[in-house]
Amino acid sequence: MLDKKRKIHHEERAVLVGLIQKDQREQEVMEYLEELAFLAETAGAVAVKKFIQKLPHPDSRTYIGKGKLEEIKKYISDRDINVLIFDDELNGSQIMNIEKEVGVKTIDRSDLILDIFARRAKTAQAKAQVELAQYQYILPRLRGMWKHLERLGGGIGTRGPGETEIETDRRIVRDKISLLRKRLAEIDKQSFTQRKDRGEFIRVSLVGYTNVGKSTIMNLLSKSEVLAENKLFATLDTTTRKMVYENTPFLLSDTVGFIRKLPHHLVESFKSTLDEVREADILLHVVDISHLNYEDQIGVVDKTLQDIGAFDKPIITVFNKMDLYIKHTFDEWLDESTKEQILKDLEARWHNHTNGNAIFISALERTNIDELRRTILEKVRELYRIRYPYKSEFFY
Ligand SMILES: Nc1nc2c(ncn2[C@@H]2O[C@H](COP(=O)(O)OP(=O)(O)OP(=O)(O)O)[C@@H](O)[C@H]2O)c(=O)[nH]1
Ligand SMILES: [Mg+2]
Repeated sequence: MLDKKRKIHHEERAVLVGLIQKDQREQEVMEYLEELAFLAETAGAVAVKKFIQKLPHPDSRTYIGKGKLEEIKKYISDRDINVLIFDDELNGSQIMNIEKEVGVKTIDRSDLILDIFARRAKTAQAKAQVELAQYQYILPRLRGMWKHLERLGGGIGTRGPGETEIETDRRIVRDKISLLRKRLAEIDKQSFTQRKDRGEFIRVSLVGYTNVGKSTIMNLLSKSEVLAENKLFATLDTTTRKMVYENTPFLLSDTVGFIRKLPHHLVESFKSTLDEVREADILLHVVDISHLNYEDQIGVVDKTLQDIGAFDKPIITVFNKMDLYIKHTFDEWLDESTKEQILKDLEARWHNHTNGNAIFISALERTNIDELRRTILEKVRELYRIRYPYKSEFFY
């Protein structure tokens, strides 16, 4: 299919490009590019250089300005670079114009995320969801891609596609989209029935930015073996386990991580995966407190929860990776009482911010896990009491 060339291949050397637009700080864009580098790495590429340009608005033809594009072209010309990755979504003609100018495969952040999701999708549902998002992404870009192919094969005897060919392709893609939608609706029906069968149990979902430690916590709490690794989007499918704490049963789910600038087609096609979050009774919002931008990440997660209509639930914020945070923050020479004070201030600030629903743990070193268990149990029992006031003796 047309999107074959839009993949990252192993060990490809990538140049990253970001734009500082009006109202943006350079620091902020640098951080986005750091994350883009991590995404590229997760897809198997190596980011060798970052380019940044300040422009009030993206250039409609080439996204970045002519001069910057020249600079990139010059950099690439005497090096072995295979791909240019832009931090923002490009349209079909921008991709085409840039590739024509620079002569190197050009993709954007959405491409990259879709590529990672496609590799990681294991179940039929995840695969269909990713494929749907890919086709939706391609549809408005078909013309540009055709033009591109035309140029690549532009020898004698090859004629560019006429409107009919583009139309045919559009129809094929549209048919694929409606087929995938139908398939997903079928799967959805099944999983809805499965979820209904779970009865009256209170449902707890682990949510959070990607790579914060959700699956690690899931494994720790439920003794299951969900894949946890230092890559973005290790988890694409939800896993649910029945738990019993001190005779109180509940369901615990691990879910797909969020990220900033998630392609909206992807969010849309993953809606049913996100149903797990939407139908949960309690959310455990896991935060990687060792991450430089953890506060921004909290903002992205809150916004995503609002977008999918899941922000009105009881939320326990779990600040994870305290071990790393301490390692990064504390100098050797710092005395114990100062360290304690810094930690106390941090905890007080977040307790304040979350109405006392904050907890600080290290899943790796298993610190404060008992408190986490206790907090979950309390919240679960509280909800049982509210929901089934006459049956509460069954639950504790
Ligand atoms: N230092 C430290 N590392 C941790 C801790 N918890 C998890 N990690 C590491 O963080 C990485 C990501 O963990 P995961 O559990 O896969 O994170 P996730 O939130 O499920 O990520 P996605 O499924 O990709 O969204 C892994 O390398 C874990 O070993 C912790 O408390 N301290
Ligand atoms: Mg995970």
